[in-house]
Amino acid sequence: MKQEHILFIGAGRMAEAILAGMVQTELNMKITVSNQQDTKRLHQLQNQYAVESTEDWRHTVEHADVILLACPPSEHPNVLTSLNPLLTGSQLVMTVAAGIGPSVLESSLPDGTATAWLMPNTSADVQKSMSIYSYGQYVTSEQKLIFEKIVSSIGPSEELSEQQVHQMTAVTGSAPAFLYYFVEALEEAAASYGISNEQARKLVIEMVIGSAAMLDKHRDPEKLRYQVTSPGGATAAGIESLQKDDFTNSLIRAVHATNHRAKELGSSKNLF
Ligand SMILES: NC(=O)C1=CN([C@@H]2O[C@H](COP(=O)(O)OP(=O)(O)OC[C@H]3O[C@@H](n4cnc5c(N)ncnc54)[C@H](OP(=O)(O)O)[C@@H]3O)[C@@H](O)[C@H]2O)C=CC1
Ligand SMILES: O=C(O)[C@@H]1CCC=N1
Repeated sequence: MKQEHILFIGAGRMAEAILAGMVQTELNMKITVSNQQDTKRLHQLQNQYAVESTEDWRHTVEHADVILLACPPSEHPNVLTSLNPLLTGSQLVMTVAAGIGPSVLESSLPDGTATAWLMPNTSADVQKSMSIYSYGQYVTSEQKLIFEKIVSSIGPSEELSEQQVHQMTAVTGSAPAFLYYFVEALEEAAASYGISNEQARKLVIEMVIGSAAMLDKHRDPEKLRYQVTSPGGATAAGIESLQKDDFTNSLIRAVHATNHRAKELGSSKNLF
């Protein structure tokens, strides 16, 4: 079987999480990582994940089947412009950038280029990224198979329209940060009672892991919440306090703010 070759352009936090997930599966895929200038970082990734690296991705483009852009949205115009004359016509160009869908890639690459947009999250590191994705119009069924092989190595996924990936970026890409923020706040509340920071961390993290396992098993957060909330009991007082502080709307506003910023970051008006 032919060994596919994937070239990462960008070797930061998201690229590393994807790499970490990918190398835990026997993918029979050659992986080359590259970035802008941080060669120390490239060597670290090369050693840690047994992948190849290049200090100039331009030399590797012609050998790659898949080119994965994992650089900031603001760098996409530069990278796509340099990529343009180097493409062979049979490659899949994909990005994980917030706000940059396949239609944006298609409009900056040669006619007929196969493109895809993947919105993963950092849980790719433990093969649990809930990823969403959308294909451009020129992706072949063979390229879809390769793409799906990559995506399934980092966790569950769902194909959506380009517009839906824009709308769900906050929910799957960014919301892990909301959850970690929740954990930090609860740790702070726990520590305010005088237990050690280590104890606070253990209590909160293990509680979250247990709750995530319950969600995984039962799939119904409202029912699970009712099981915890004894009528007239202690939890009800806590939930009421959250409701008084507009917890749900506060999260909805955070989702809107995230998506608005993502759209702004990837807007061709601002970038190209
Ligand atoms: N972090 C996350 O949870 C998620 C991030 N994303 C997306 O992933 C992308 C990267 O984010 P993240 O990993 O957090 O960012 P980082 O800042 O951690 O990494 C950015 C990487 O891009 C490289 N880079 C920058 N400019 C260029 C260039 N012109 N050519 C080649 N490489 C370049 C940097 O190289 P150097 O260090 O050498 O400058 C660095 O390796 C973004 O588009 C973001 O929207 C999507 C989903 C989740
Ligand atoms: O913060 C960001 O812009 C990226 C996109 C989704 C998660 N992180």
